[in-house]
Amino acid sequence: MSEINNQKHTGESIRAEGLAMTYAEGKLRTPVFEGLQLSVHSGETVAILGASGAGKSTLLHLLGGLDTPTAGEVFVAGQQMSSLSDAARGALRNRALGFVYQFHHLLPEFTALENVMLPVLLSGAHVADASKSAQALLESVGLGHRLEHKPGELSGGERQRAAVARALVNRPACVLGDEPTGNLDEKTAQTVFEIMLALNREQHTSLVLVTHDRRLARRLDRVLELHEGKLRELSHDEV
Ligand SMILES: Nc1ncnc2c1ncn2[C@@H]1O[C@H](COP(=O)(O)OP(=O)(O)OP(=O)(O)O)[C@@H](O)[C@H]1O
Repeated sequence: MSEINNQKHTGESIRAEGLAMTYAEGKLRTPVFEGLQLSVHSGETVAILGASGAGKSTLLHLLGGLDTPTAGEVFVAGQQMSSLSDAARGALRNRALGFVYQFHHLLPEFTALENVMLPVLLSGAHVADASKSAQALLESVGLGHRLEHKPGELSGGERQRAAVARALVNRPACVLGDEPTGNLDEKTAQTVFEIMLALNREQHTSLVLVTHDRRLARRLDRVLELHEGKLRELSHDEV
């Protein structure tokens, strides 16, 4: 952890510089984008739009340190991802980032409470403290009465709300969302989206949200569009 603590925090939750990605498998090369610049400030919310296959998920994976760029650098809470060991990068991801996907990815054998406790336990907290934080977060997403339910015993919207609680329980610098409401009916999607926005505001957490939903995108501070390998800022009127 000292590797992490010795670095200075810049006030940006995420920054990407000259980011490029080309998938290469055997002789097959798939260039997705190059030269991307992105800076997300603390508490800022950013939507990423783009056609299917434009590279939105790829970009999110790189920002989250889940994949390595072909070129360029990603900084999370001021830390240069590529300069960290695998263990330090994992610790930084757990502490500084929260992930919410289209499908909840909750562990099926664990209760909602246990699922949300896991990131806190991984950060080295005691069980009692992890339980307290997880319970508070689950209450704030309206699941205080579902703590002991396993994912299979929750509705789709409840599962996504538990996933949102899990993403925010360590008070990360930034939440990365890949179509987190894409699998829900419109009303439930709206509820989950409002909860995410409210929690982000309350915790002053940044949000980078990949979405196809222009109406949701318009609600965020900035809207970027990934098109033909470049990231372009759209005005809210254009969205
Ligand atoms: N592991 C991989 N190997 C090779 N090519 C890949 C790989 N993953 C993604 N691609 C290609 O990279 C491009 C970008 O994919 P990505 O999943 O990032 O797009 P996306 O904008 O998120 O699309 P969607 O909106 O459909 O989810 C696509 O053309 C895809 O086929």
